[in-house]
Amino acid sequence: MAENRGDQNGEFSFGKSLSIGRRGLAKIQTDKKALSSSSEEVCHDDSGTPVRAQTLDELHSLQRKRSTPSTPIRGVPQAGGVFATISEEDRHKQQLQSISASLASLTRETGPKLVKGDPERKTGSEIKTTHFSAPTIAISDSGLKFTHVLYNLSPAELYEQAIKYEKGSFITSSGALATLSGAKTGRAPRDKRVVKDETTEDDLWWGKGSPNIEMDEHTFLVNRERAVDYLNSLDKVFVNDQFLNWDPENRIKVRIVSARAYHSLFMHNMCIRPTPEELEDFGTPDFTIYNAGQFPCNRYTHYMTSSTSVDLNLARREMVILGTQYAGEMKKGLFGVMHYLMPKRQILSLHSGCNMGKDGDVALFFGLSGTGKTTLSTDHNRYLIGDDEHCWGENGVSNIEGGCYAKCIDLSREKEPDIWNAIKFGAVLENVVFDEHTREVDYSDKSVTENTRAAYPIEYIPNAKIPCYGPHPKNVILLACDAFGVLPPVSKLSLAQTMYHFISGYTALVAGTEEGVKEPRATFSACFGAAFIMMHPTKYATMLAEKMQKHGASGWLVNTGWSGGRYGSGSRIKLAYTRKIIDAIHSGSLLKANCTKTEVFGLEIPTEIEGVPSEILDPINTWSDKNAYKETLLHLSGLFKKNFEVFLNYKVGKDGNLTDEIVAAGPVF
Ligand SMILES: Nc1ncnc2c1ncn2[C@@H]1O[C@H](COP(=O)(O)OP(=O)(O)OP(=O)(O)O)[C@@H](O)[C@H]1O
Ligand SMILES: O=C([O-])CC(=O)C(=O)O
Ligand SMILES: [Ca+2]
Ligand SMILES: [Mn+2]
Repeated sequence: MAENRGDQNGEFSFGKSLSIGRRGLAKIQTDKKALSSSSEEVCHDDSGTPVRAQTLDELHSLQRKRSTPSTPIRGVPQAGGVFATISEEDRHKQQLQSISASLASLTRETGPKLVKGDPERKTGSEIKTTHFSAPTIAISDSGLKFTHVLYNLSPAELYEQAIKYEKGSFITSSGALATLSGAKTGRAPRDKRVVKDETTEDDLWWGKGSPNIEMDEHTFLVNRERAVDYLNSLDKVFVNDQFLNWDPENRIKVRIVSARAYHSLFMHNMCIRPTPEELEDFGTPDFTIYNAGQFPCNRYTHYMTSSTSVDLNLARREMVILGTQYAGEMKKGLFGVMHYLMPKRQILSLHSGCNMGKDGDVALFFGLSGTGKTTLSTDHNRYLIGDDEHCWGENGVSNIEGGCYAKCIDLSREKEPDIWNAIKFGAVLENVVFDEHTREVDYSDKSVTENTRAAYPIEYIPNAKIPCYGPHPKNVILLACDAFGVLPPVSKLSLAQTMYHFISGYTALVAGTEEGVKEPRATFSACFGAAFIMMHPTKYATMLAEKMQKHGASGWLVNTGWSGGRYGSGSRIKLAYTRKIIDAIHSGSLLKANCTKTEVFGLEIPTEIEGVPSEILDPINTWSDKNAYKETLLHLSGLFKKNFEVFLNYKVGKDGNLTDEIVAAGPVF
């Protein structure tokens, strides 16, 4: 505007009487007469058109303009719109009605009245109050109060909510929103409960080794009531209506009701974001999460062993979260749901990253947490389909999610530029430490937790493949971070070996931040995701074997962990080398490479890979103490063998024809 424009020297001037520049500060006139006479006679520098507003409120309301949808929304009467069926107001009503039904108590029918919009902004149309729950006698005060629904807010709006109302929310120097997830900085698998009823009793995997700890329907409803009451007691709740799965035929509609802008923005990033038109047609969700994470469960409730409870009810299509604010519970909770729904449709759900080369060659990256799914699927030379959760069906692979969830500990711009650059406005940064003044994040700081994370929409990665699906995979890469340092950096697997390692689901990390812990801890997690699978591992393994066979996919085992000795004496294999190995898998050159076979595990290891020192390819070369190597190798293979015992009696493959081969593909010693 006129008062503020730069002058020819690139300096700013504040009107004629107050200009700063080489002329120096002008005197401020206080003489009333002089002022009044000048206002009559002198033409001030106000050549710009005056502000249209009459009041400050009006001025502020001008600042925010209503965005128009990219295509006309059906139902909004257009000029001559024959298709206009319902008014916008009716549409809002229907939406509120649906959310009101979600938040209804199942035992009494007096919930709070639901209103749309921020309680702080009680202006104009937002005052409209419509109460939709069934008309019964109000028996509690909650029936007299209003709860505002903040429905599918944009990242900018969610930033404002977070910064205004949530302690520990800050904008970092790159524009990402830093948040704290509270006392829990990781998932709590021991607090997961699944309702056992007639259907799930037979369908799901129960008992030893299973992640599904049972609860009954009644206890679920007790926890549901607790969560819903908590949410209804608040002034406002966030509601996200979004999708899972980029395969249009198998898309699932999810609703997330939560109390924190952090949770809403996290899910905005992680689930698939509907267009305004899709949102208009959203209707009833297929699955609903009630996230009352700030509020604990009642430990005297049956089945509860702590004040945290994450409860899944497949029949009701609902999940309740109490006593943990870690947002990953929502992400992985929905993944569990997909692990139930998709195999029922003959679609395999996978805890894997996925990318595609320029020629359409697709690779899957399986692995437990922290083994490199996100890091290695985010590859500047390939299209990213997704970093963590996929479906493999009749037509190929599809990403379940709309965003990525990267580990940030020791993140560097040089080694992981695409992830680094994705941590910008809109991204959620969990539990990181930053400079109080500059707001630069220190990614090496583990003060809050070792599990620092960034959640960002997939389109923040420049070469994301959108829509996120692709053809059948050519390579299936199993990642293990072997802190024992005895698995080769890469080995080519037979189908039986692929199945053996897939069912085993091995990794060994070093216990995080505890001081003095030098011993790698082996983890076996069936299908590289035992915490999320709902049915017996052999169900998923059989499907994987069939699909790999049918589409001629090759299996690989890649150790992204230690080399040159176990944790303490060796070091983690350089990411640059792992990337070269992965390049050679993608290009097909590794398939043709000369190989030797290792002792005990019987793994085929290449003798040469471009860009990787040959001596590291066989781990025995990198250990100075060969006896220690053999000892460690035998120790690890013993752990594999022991872990596999529980699977010996299960049948894998058509008529169980693969079982013997798979068992034989394990370590021999
Ligand atoms: N050689 C290597 N290969 C892969 N990752 C490595 C390597 N060396 C170090 N890393 C680090 O290991 C971490 C791998 O984490 P990543 O986010 O990829 O895990 P993830 O498999 O996606 O796990 P989650 O399922 O928990 O998201 C990153 O922090 C990465 O920088
Ligand atoms: O779920 C989480 O918290 C992180 C993750 O991706 C995993 O553990 O596989
Ligand atoms: Ca990840
Ligand atoms: Mn994961």
